[in-house]
Order: sequence, then C-alpha cells, then structure tokens
Amino acid sequence: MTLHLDNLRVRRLGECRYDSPFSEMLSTKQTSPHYVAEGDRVLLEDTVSMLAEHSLPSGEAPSFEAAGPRRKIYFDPAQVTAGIVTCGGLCPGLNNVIRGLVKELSVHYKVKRVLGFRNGLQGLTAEHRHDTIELTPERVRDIHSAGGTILGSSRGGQDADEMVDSLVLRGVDVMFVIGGDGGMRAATLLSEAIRARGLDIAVIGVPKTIDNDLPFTDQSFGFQSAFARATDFISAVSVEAAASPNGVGIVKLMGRHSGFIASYATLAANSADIVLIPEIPFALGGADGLLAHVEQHVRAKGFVVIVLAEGAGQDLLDERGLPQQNGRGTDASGNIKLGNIGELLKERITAHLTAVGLAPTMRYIDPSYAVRSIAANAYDSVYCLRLAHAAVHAAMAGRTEAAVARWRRRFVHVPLPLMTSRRNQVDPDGDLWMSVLETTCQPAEFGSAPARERVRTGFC
Ligand SMILES: Nc1ncnc2c1ncn2[C@@H]1O[C@H](COP(=O)(O)OP(=O)(O)O)[C@@H](O)[C@H]1O
Ligand SMILES: O=P(O)(O)OC[C@H]1O[C@](O)(COP(=O)(O)O)[C@@H](O)[C@@H]1O
Ligand SMILES: [Mg+2]
Repeated sequence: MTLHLDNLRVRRLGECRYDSPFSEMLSTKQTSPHYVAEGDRVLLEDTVSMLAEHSLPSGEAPSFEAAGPRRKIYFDPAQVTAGIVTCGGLCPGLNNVIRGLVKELSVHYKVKRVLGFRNGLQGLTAEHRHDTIELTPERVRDIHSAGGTILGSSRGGQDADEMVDSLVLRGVDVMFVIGGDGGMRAATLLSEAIRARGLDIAVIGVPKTIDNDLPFTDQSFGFQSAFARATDFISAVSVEAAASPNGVGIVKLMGRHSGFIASYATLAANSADIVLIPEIPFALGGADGLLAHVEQHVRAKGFVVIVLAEGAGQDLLDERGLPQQNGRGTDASGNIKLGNIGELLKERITAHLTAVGLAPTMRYIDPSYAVRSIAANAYDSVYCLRLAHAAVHAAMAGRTEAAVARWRRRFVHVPLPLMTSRRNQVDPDGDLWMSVLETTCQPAEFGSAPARERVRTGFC
C-alpha cells in the first residue's frame, strides 16, 4: 500500500486550550538536527530516490507528526485520570515505560490520578475493572531495575465495548496501552469503540515486542536488551561446540515471524556459521541443503554453530506431520502456535552426521523466556523513558488512536491502525541480512527451498 500524507495524520480530540507545563521551555525551540519543533513533521522516507518517486512538494510528502510537548494541551491536568495496561508477552523495559508514564503524568502535568489495570486486557473486563493499582511516583520509584511488569500481562481477547465501559466507570480520560501487534490491534478496536460512543477519551499505544515485528518504528523497546542476552547463549554453545568432538552448537531463539533477534544476536556474537530465520525457507537434504553444509563445517573445522529463530522452517514440520513437534492451532490471542524446529534439527543433524561417520556432540540451548524476562539494559532504559514522555505529551495534547514510535531517530506519532497494517520482517534483500551473510559466510539459501514471498518492508 502506498502511503499518503492523509494516511499518516493522527486524530485529535479537539482544540488545545490549556497552557502546558512546558509552554515557556518551548517558546524559543526550533527544528534542528537534534530537535523537531512543534508543528514540524518527520518524513516517512529517507532516500533521494524514494522521495523522487512521489515528486511531491516537501509539505505534501508522506510524513509523521513529530512527538513531544506542546505549548497548549487539550486536557485540564487537574481533572485527568490516566490508565495504564501492559499486554502480551513480556519484554524488557515494561516497568521502565510504566515508571516513565507515571512520573511524567504526576510530576510535570500533575494529573489527578493514575490507575494501573492488572493482568493485561483482562484487567479491563467487568470482572476485574475495579482491581487496579494506584500508581504514584513513590509506588514506581524502584520498579525499573526489575524485568517483567508490575501490572502483570496476559493473552486472550476482550470485548471492546466492555473495555470502554471499564474506562467510563473508572473515569479514565487518557489510556496508555503498552503492547505488541496484538495489543495495538486491541487498542485500535478500543479507540474505535470510544469514537463510536462519542467519548472524550484519548488512547495512546506504546509499541512493545522483543521480536521487533512492528512496522513504523526503528526498533521496538526491549529488543536490544533481548538480543544482547541471546548473544550470551550463542557464545556459550560456540565455546562448547568448539571444544567437543564433531561439536554441533544450536541455539533456538524467540522470533515467531521475524528473525531480528537471531540476526542481531548472531552479528553481536560473531561466532555462528549458520542462521535460520522465518523469512527464508530452507531445505534439509540435497547437495546444497542444510545437512550437507553442516557436514562440510564439521569436516573442515571440527564443529558448527547454528542460530535458529523459533519460526524458521515450520514448513518442514508440516511435511513430516509429527504431532509432538508440530504446533497446533493458536494461542488465546490468536497467535499461531509453533512447532519445535529445534528438536527436528537436532534429530536430523544427529542422524545425518552419524550416518556419515561423524557422530556429533550435540550442544543445544533453548533459552526461551530467559531472553525476555530480564530488566532493560541502559540503552533500552533511556529509550523506554523517552517513549513514555512522548506518550504522555501526545495524550495530554488530545492526540488519540495513535502510537508513539521512534522513526529515523526522531520520536513521532503513528496512527494506530498503521502499526498493525503490516509486519516488520528481515528483508532477505536488505542490508541487515547481507551483513549476516557476510558474517556467517553461509549461502543465501540452503537447497531448493519453497519460493519465499518477497518481504515488502524491513526496517532494520
Ligand atoms: N485482533 C485482535 N483484536 C482484539 N484484541 C486483540 C487482537 N489481537 C490481540 N488482541 C489482544 O491484545 C492483547 C495482546 O495480544 P498478544 O498477541 O497476546 O500480544 P502482543 O500485544 O504482545 O502482540 C491480548 O489480550 C489479545 O487478546
Ligand atoms: O508468551 P508465550 O505465549 O509463550 O509466547 C511466546 C512468544 O512471545 C514472544 O516472545 C513475543 O511475542 P509478542 O510480541 O506477541 O508478545 C515471541 O517471540 C514468542 O513466540
Ligand atoms: Mg505479538
């Protein structure tokens, strides 16, 4: 879909009539390489050729509204109750975002009250809507040093109208939804239900996911902490495999549909020979297949290290129809349940190497939740705080049905439906994957795997 300026405009609840606590500070600020002034916009595209394709005057080129404080705001802070919810899988930095929101709302805007809804969107059901946490600066003072979320999280669907009822009954004026693609979809439906009832409630999404599979954001928060942790496991199997006869090190990392964690952790560890991601199908057998390459590595240097994203090679499991290894159906949120490709590879590589007289020493690690349950690293901590500030400024200025995101290093407002309009994936023709190939020296494809769909947008 080609995006036009009108697709990127963010909805406003109404005219901003109240002075913002930042009015004075903003009076002299202008756009610079380090600041985007209020009213300025950030271009969607950043190459000369992409801009030339539109041949539009710069004011009409597709662009995002810049995030940040406004001189005038929509809500009277003294009357505002804010709500916060965290939903979906855990992600480093959730507590940092909660803390950042609470402090910005309380310290600078001095809002009346901040409520934390518990256990994800379940907390907005009729049954749980009164079981909230009063979020004060004191309550959140130390939460950022821990992983997880003090509010709890969950998967599973809720009725949008029931959630709106909860906001109305609890007097919420601005609602912050911290979630991944599922959470952003739910926030979109929530906003639509609010609009349908003509209510004056702002909904702002803060995109989170370790998989980095959300579009229109340079990288999602927590991703960097997660792949840094994953790097430790690659280094561990690399050491183990190198020290073992016919060593085979395999690390299976999270990444349901996108291989960003696997790719970045591989580049950081710089010790893997092969990376397998959901975006690039691979064949096991044949002269150019994965098994032949594994054998070549073991013969040539005595060991091999493989990094595997959990969503890779799912077609191979389908073909074999193994009930214990295949995924079955979807989870409560509708996410596909994956088969265990790690177990399949372990089994097939062991059988192949044994058959050719190279009985392997298998070193297999599935760090699973260990990469996402940790606290945010220093980079993500800063990033989470700045996203939280942007989210509060957006909500107080009456922006709604929008997410805050970092785009080309600037903070921007993205219309919520766009956040789920496509999936961010590693582009097999992009420069990230090229760096992976340069690092591992693996072939662009293993064997004659099924044709892949062309990835239309890879942002990293
Ligand atoms: N299509 C959808 N419509 C409404 N709610 C959804 C939708 N997809 C997900 N949700 C809700 O959003 C929440 C988070 O979604 P989930 O996919 O579990 O995690 P994430 O937000 O991390 O992607 C869940 O409570 C889920 O029910
Ligand atoms: O928490 P669960 O249900 O075990 O799900 C695991 C999934 O969560 C993730 O960590 C992140 O997914 P979300 O961003 O959708 O929360 C995936 O990488 C992984 O497949
Ligand atoms: Mg998701």
